[in-house]
Formats: sequence, C-alpha cells, structure tokens
Amino acid sequence: MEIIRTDIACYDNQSNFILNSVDNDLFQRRWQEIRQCKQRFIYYNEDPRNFPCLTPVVADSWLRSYKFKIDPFAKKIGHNISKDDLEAILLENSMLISTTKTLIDAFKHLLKISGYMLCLHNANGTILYLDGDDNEISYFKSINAVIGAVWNEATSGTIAHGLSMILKCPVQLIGPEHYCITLENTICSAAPIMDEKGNLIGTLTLVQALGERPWEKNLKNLLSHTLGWVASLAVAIENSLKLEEKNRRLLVMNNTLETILSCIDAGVIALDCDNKIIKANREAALMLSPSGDKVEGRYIRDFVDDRVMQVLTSQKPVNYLEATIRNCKKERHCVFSIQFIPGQKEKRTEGAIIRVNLSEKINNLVNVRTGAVAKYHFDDIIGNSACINHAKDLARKFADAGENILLIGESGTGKELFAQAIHNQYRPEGPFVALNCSAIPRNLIESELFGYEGGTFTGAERNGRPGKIELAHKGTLFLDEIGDMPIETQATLLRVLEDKRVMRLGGRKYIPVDFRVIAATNKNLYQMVQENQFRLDLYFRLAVLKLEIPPLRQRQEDILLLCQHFIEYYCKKTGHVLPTISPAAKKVILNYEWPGNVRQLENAMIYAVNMSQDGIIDVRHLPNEIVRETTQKNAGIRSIEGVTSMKEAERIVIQNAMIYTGNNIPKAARLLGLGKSTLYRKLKQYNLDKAY
Ligand SMILES: Nc1ncnc2c1ncn2[C@@H]1O[C@H](COP(=O)(O)OP(=O)(O)OP(=O)(O)O)[C@@H](O)[C@H]1O
Repeated sequence: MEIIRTDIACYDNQSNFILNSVDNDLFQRRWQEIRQCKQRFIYYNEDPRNFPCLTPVVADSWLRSYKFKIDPFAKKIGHNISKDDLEAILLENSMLISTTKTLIDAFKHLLKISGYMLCLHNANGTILYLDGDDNEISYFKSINAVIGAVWNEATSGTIAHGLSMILKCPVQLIGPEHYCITLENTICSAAPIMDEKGNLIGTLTLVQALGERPWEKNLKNLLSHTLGWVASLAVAIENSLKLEEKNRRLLVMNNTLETILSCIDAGVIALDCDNKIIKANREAALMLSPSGDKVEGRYIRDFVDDRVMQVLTSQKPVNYLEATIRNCKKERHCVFSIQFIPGQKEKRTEGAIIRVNLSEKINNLVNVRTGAVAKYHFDDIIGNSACINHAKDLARKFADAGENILLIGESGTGKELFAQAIHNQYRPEGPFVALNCSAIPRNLIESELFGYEGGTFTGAERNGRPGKIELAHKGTLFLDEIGDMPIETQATLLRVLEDKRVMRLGGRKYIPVDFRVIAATNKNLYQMVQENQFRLDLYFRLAVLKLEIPPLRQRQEDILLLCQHFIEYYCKKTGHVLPTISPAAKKVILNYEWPGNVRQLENAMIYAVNMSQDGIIDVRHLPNEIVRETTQKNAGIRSIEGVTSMKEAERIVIQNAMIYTGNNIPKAARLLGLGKSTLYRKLKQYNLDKAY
C-alpha cells in the first residue's frame, strides 16, 4: 500500500493517516529549512529532490509547477472562468454543493470561531463553495480564492488539494511547501471526494492562515485534527452523495415500474403475504372499483371468488385460471394468472402478483386473431338487378331491427356476404363469429358452440375453452348451414337464445351472453320441420326475419358486372394485366346457368384471367364445364328451333364443335370427322373464322 508522507504527517491512500509526534522546535526548524530550500530552488535552480527536508511528492510537484511557469511571487493565484462557464459548472455540481453545505452547516460556527476556512473544489479545482472565518475568507478573497477561480497544480503550483486531486488521497501541506509565497503562512489539509466508481468528483480543503510565526500556535491541534477532520468530512459527503444517488435510482425505478404497470393492457395486482392489496395498476383498479375508491389496503378476497382464493392459499402458481371478479356493480368473468413472490425463509412467500383480464377482452382478441371480423359492407355486394337491390334494401332494414335473421339461398349466392354486411351495419364494433354446421363432425358441434370446462372429456384442453356463443358476446353469431345442426343441439341452442346465458359443457355456472343469430340455409327448413328434422320452436326463433338471396341465373344483369368486378379485383391483387372479355366469351358466360352461383363465377374469372392471352379472355379461356354446357344447351335449342336447312344445321354443328373444343381446329375436325383443311374451308364459308 502506497504511503505518502511529509515529515510531519503521513497517510496511506485509504485515508488512514498516521501522525508523527511533533514538537514546536522541530516544527519550527523544518518550517525554516523548507523555506530556505524553496529559496535555493527559486533563486539558484537547485534540484528540490536533493533536499532531505522535502518529501518526494512535494519536490516533484515543485518541479511540475516550475514547468507550468507558475510565478511563485504572484499576488493572485489561479485563473478565473467566464460567468456562463461558472453557471454551468455550478449547475453540474449542484448536488455536490448542496450535500457539502448541509453537512458543513452543523459545525459552521466552529469553523468561524476557530479561524478556519473550508473550500470545496470540483474535479478540476474550480472553487464551488467557501465558508468559515470571515477574516480568512477576506484574506483569501484578496489572493483570488473566490467562487469560480480555478486552483489546481497547473494554475496555482503546489497546493494541498491539487496534490490530493493527483494522488487521490488526503494531503496536508505546511506553509513553505506551497509553491506560491502568498500561501507560505497557511496550513492546508485536503481530501478527495470520489463517486461510486472511484472517479474524483471534487476536493474539500480546510485552510488556516497562521500569521508570521505559525509554530507558536498549538500545533498539535492544528496538525493532528485538521486532516482527519477534513478526510472524514469528505467521506461523509461521498456517502451522502451515494445515498442521494441510490434514492434517485430508486425513484427512477419506481417511476419506471409505475409506467410499465400503466402500459400493461391487463390488470396487475400486487398482494402482501396476508393477501392484502399493496398496489393495483389503473386497469386493475377499474375492475375492482369502477367508482374509483382506493383498493390498496383492502383484502383481495373481497373481490374474487373461491377459485382464486384456493390458489392463493395453496401458493402454487397458475398461468390460466377462469374465475370472477365482483365489484359493487357486477360480477365479471376474468382470466387470471397468479405468481408468488419468493420469500426469505424457505417455503414462505412474500406475497403474490395477480394478472387479470376480462374474458370479454380476451375473446375479442381471439376473434381478431382468428379472423372473426366482418369485412364486407352493403356497398361490397355487387349487383344492380331489381332482385338483388330488393334483397339489399330488405337486409338494411332487418339489420337495424336487431332480431335474428334467416338467410335462404343456394350455395354461393352470397349469404355470408349479406350476414357480414348486416352485422357491420348493426354492431360494427362487436365480433362476427361464424360456425358452419355442416363443416364440423356432429359430435363436436356442441362443444364448438357452447365451449367446455377444463377436464370435461379426455383430450380436452386442461383449461377449458369458450364456445362460439361466448365469443360472439356483443356481436353476431353466423350459423351457416343451420339445417345440418343436430336436433339435440337445437334444443340447447334454443334455451340459450331464450335465457341469454350459456353454460359450458361440464360447467356449473351460467355466463351471460348478448348476441344476435344470423342463420343461413340452402335447404327448405320449413319442410324439414314438417319432416321432424328441425325443431319448429327454433325455426320460429331464428326465422323472425327471413331474407331470400336470389340465385345468379335469376339476375342476368348482374353477371357481367360481377365478372368485371372479380377480374379487376384479381388482377389488382396479383399484378396481372387487366384483360377484356371477348363478345363470344360474354355470350357463353351469359348463357350458362351458374349452379355454383357467384362463388363459381368468381372462380371461373380467376381461371380465365390466368388462361387469357394478349389481354383477351376468349371462349377457349373459360373453364371447360361452362363452355361444354353452353354448347350442349345451344346445340339442343338450335337443333329444334333454329334449323331451317341442311346448310344451317351444318353451320350450327361446326360452331358447336368449335365452342366445345375451345376453338381447337384439329380437335374440332376430329370430332366432326372432317379433314383440317375442309374445316378451315367451311369455317370461312360460314363466316365462323372470325367469330372465334
Ligand atoms: N353480390 C356479390 N358481390 C360480390 N361478391 C359476392 C357477391 N355474392 C357473393 N360473392 C362472393 O362469392 C363468394 C361466396 O359468397 P358467400 O360465401 O357469401 O356465399 P354463401 O351463400 O354463404 O355460400 P355457402 O352457402 O356455400 O356458404 C364469396 O367469395 C363472396 O365474396
């Protein structure tokens, strides 16, 4: 461990300093010896390292001071900084200054009466604060010891706090050890102030001017106590600053935690080991007390049901627990996650953290994630025919009525499109949950619809699952192909519709639900009722408002509109060049029956865009079944009504062959039993070569 010593006192760099016993004679002799050495150094340039009375650290410092061109006879010491710089420095060191002031305040009066002055410098030696004996202060003021003056080895030569800054340990200098003659009658004790990482942030100096014959004073007092005192004061400042910093960090951490809690979209409740609420974030506070009453300090059992209390008693964490929260207004279904705060002693916990979400909110999230949102509006229903306009008008009226609706129409006519448009007019904010009764095995329909409690049947999810009815809360449940709903499920559905509450399979509690049913069918439900395949009571509940969607073949004027719409939509989506439909292709499209309705038309257009050439959709680019059927239909009709001569018959046969083969001349020729050149000739003869 490095020890820095003068002949009078020595200290190690851990601030433990050892004081040699001194007597006045010895001290006087040293004082004078050092003064003489100083003169030999200044006037005769002698190397101070050879002076036995001088400690090496002081000798080295004198040499550096000389190099810095410090004038040993200067009346004013250090240099001054601008007002702006001083303001910035004071602001930067405001914590250091206020901490020092607070600590010094306690024995300020002692400083005053004992002729001491205390000086606080920043890490660069700039004076930040001065206090103590008035005479001392005014003397030092005269030699430029003022707030804002920069005093360090480079500006003021050898000085106690300058050395302390360099050596990072307490230093005491007696009069002539200072480089400048103006400081020859002072004793200065300085100690460094370090931050947590061991970086120098300032120094504290205790100064006493001793007059002409300093050794006549009570040296023992002077030397033995001042350095120790200033060193402990510096340590006290360090500790105060560390505490202050810790408090600041705690505050920041607390604020950060508060902010994090407020950002969490779920309720978060912290409990102590007695299950008393210590903290609830805004979301949780709203759930527990919508009236805004304080919940901190209250017991959680006042708000939650037995299931939550059982987990808290068992002290076994759970990630998913469905239970209820009750407040003065109502009981609400929630999903909980409960974790425990480990305690100091074994098996003990310090408390628990509860995360809670309203089931309703989670369901909404599920709906968004699973696509249970309605995207179509009435404006998206393409068609200008009288019958589709009538259906739209009726649907708009029904939408606002809020009653259950039964949509009747062939497959692909747009029943779901209508259901979504109705939902978006009535409850755009709510979920749109669809269930196709013919698409799931009959034995699974019930659990899909009503949900189930955890462990209800083997293979079921441990935590249970909400059914489509629960998920449709505050929205619409679209039951497609309702005719395929098993008769026993119909009875349960009817009860739910009447009671407006649902119980999960294997459950014991009813969950209130508010939803509208839009059912759809392509069957004759009423006939099914007669045949005992559908419940009459359910039929009447569902068919409060009935809406028939006409098949595409009954709205010819919509066909080309829809074609154009699907072609444009598909081309935009895929980047295809927008093709036009040839007149012949249009004819085929319009002649077709479209048994698959709009869905089939949409698919046909996608096929055609992909097959099209040179920006044209021709007959040969349409799906085969459409062309074939149209041809057969045409052939059939024309063969009875249109044939007036053999030539005409031949023309029709050739025309049909061309349509049937998608204008493939070799194929058509084969089909007709003609040679290719003969077919070419006849196509020309009947003017059919331009048609296709
Ligand atoms: N008028 C319309 N305008 C635009 N697109 C339509 C129209 N009618 C139907 N479609 C489209 O046709 C396809 C089939 O529609 P939808 O699923 O609504 O028919 P559906 O009658 O419910 O059929 P299914 O009975 O087979 O379930 C969908 O892609 C839909 O977007």
